Amino acid sequence: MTSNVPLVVRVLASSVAVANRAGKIVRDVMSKGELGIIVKGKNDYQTEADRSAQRCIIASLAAQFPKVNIIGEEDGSTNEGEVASDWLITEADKEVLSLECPVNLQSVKEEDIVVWVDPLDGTAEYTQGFLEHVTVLIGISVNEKPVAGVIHQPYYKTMLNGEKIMGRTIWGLQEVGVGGFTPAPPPDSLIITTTRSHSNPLVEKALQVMDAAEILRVGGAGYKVLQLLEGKASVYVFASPGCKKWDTCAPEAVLSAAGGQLTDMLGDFYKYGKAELYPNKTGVLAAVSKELHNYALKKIPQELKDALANK
Ligand SMILES: Nc1ncnc2c1ncn2[C@@H]1O[C@H](COP(=O)(O)O)[C@@H](O)[C@H]1OP(=O)(O)O
Ligand SMILES: [Mg+2]
Ligand SMILES: [Mg+2]
Ligand SMILES: [Mg+2]
Repeated sequence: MTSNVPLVVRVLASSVAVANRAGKIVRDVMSKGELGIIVKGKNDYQTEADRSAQRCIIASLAAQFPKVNIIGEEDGSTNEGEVASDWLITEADKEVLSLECPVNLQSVKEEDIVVWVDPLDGTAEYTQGFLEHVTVLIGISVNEKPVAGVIHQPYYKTMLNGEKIMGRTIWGLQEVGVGGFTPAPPPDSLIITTTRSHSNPLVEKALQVMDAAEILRVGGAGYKVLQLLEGKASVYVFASPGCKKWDTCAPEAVLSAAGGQLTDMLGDFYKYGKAELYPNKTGVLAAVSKELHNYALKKIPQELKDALANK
């Protein structure tokens, strides 16, 4: 009986199932070829895939958890009107449902939860054909902290018995750990992952002072955190405003469940309560361990931190 399963675990299990469906929507829009691009701002786009995936996620979660606060990246009109029945997901992931809920989350109520939804992270890369960078992000926060999250990669390919399977879904739950992939230790040398589509002089200055062996420029907050978890990069550095709460909630939840840390460039945690402002004004600094995070934070000069804090 799923009703005996604590709420946070049920929301996470449903989020895994709904992220899979949203990932299929993202692939279907691309194969149809009609992206319906809307320009929201400078280097800021929305496509039919962003809109449709968000409708699917919000409608499905709201139907099952009516009192949970759900905040999505795309604006209100995207969420109005009827939703096709094959977008209304009622299933929940069985493996996640069987997880042991941490004691401090066992009596959480719907009103205490804020879910941050990024239906398609890496939209710029999606429109430019860097499909591996694209993720669907569902972050679950309680008392302003990300406690669980899903990072779904619609274009990740695996072969099973000679058959190609598209998509994989990575989840994390505080004190329990992560699933859906195999974590790997960080590389031996300092490899930084950063933006490929939202750089500026401050972003470049921060990269310079890090003095890294290699810099990977890829799209999306979700994909960069996956690179940390899979040992492809050591630190994620983005010394600029631009990311918002839905970009970092799920990645932070998954990363911290794996023992890592995601903060702003000053080393402070973002808060994910329902009244928080959306922008992450002071950038993103993340690493797969607290030691690496601290090492990177110490390399950032005070004047750069001040420049971001005073923006
Ligand atoms: N200047 C910006 N304007 C709009 N979105 C941004 C900006 N900078 C970052 N983002 C969001 O944060 C994600 C990570 O940033 P980056 O890829 O540059 O490292 C982007 O994919 C984008 O999310 P989204 O694609 O969901 O709109
Ligand atoms: Mg966007
Ligand atoms: Mg995003
Ligand atoms: Mg997005």
